[in-house]
Amino acid sequence: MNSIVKLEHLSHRYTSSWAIRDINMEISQTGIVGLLGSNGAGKSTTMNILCGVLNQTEGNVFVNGINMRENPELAKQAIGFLPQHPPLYMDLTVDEYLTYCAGLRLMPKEKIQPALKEAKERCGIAHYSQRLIRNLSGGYRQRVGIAQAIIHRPSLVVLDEPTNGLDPNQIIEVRSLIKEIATDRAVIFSSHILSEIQLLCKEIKMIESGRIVFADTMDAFNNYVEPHSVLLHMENPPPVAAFMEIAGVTKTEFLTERQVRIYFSGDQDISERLITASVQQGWRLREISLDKTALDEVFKQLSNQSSQ
Ligand SMILES: Nc1ncnc2c1ncn2[C@@H]1O[C@H](COP(=O)(O)OP(=O)(O)OP(=O)(O)O)[C@@H](O)[C@H]1O
Repeated sequence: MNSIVKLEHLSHRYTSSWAIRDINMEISQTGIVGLLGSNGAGKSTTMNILCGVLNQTEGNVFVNGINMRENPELAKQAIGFLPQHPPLYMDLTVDEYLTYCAGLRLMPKEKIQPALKEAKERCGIAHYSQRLIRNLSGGYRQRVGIAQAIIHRPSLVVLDEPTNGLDPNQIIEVRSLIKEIATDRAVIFSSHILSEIQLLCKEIKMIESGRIVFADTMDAFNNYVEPHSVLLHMENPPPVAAFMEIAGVTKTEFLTERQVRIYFSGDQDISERLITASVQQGWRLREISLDKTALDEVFKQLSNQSSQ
């Protein structure tokens, strides 16, 4: 399958220190790919290089097989970009601004009007065509930002933290717009919020300290962070052997006399089986809770793995 975008050994150094090191990535399908990383991890640097607004120190970017450095004009025609700080002109109307952006994308004059109409309709801003951008709410400004990113019908759209600074309702609206525009193109979406990436993306690339520390499907990531242990507090705990007889239990660890951590593999019905056993065998269970791996812990584990 031909790749829509391919990053090869991408590294970038601002003055003395490296912001990203040896980033490799390939996207060949439509849908949303999440770029997850904490503040300063290297998301914006990667996206800016990918979109040709920053020149990498090392490595290559290919968009639809075109090398961004060798042929930036052609490569950029296939990319739409909404940077972290959307480049909106407050004193233009929505129509004026989007027409200007279409011109910047070197669209032929006769194609601009139909493209403008389509982008506005998809982004739900047609009724604000004549409104000055400064008079739009944050959510609508973001929609205009997304409209400028899709106006030239690119096969890849890159959105750098597009929900940052929006209120909860606006976040929901912008997320559903992003889902909609990803139905017929590839979208790279960055965020430092795991739940947002989990909600939207089918694939996840996790970046930490400038390096990709995890790259797989969302399902694989969820398996990784899903709880694999459960904490029990009992008045009358049985010996270890009794826990080990329960299907799925792989290890039992007494934390105190009455508190036990049970490790399990496979399905999530373990709680139900433990409760049933407790009732049948009189353990006098007081509390049961899934022992979720904290995201910080996951970041740490993954970062350590990648540096080994
Ligand atoms: N223009 C610059 N000059 C020097 N260092 C920079 C510059 N831009 C970014 N950096 C540094 O490069 C590293 C990566 O920054 P980058 O903005 O790519 O991260 P990020 O994941 O997008 O973070 P955020 O979500 O905070 O924007 C950080 O350590 C940052 O301080």
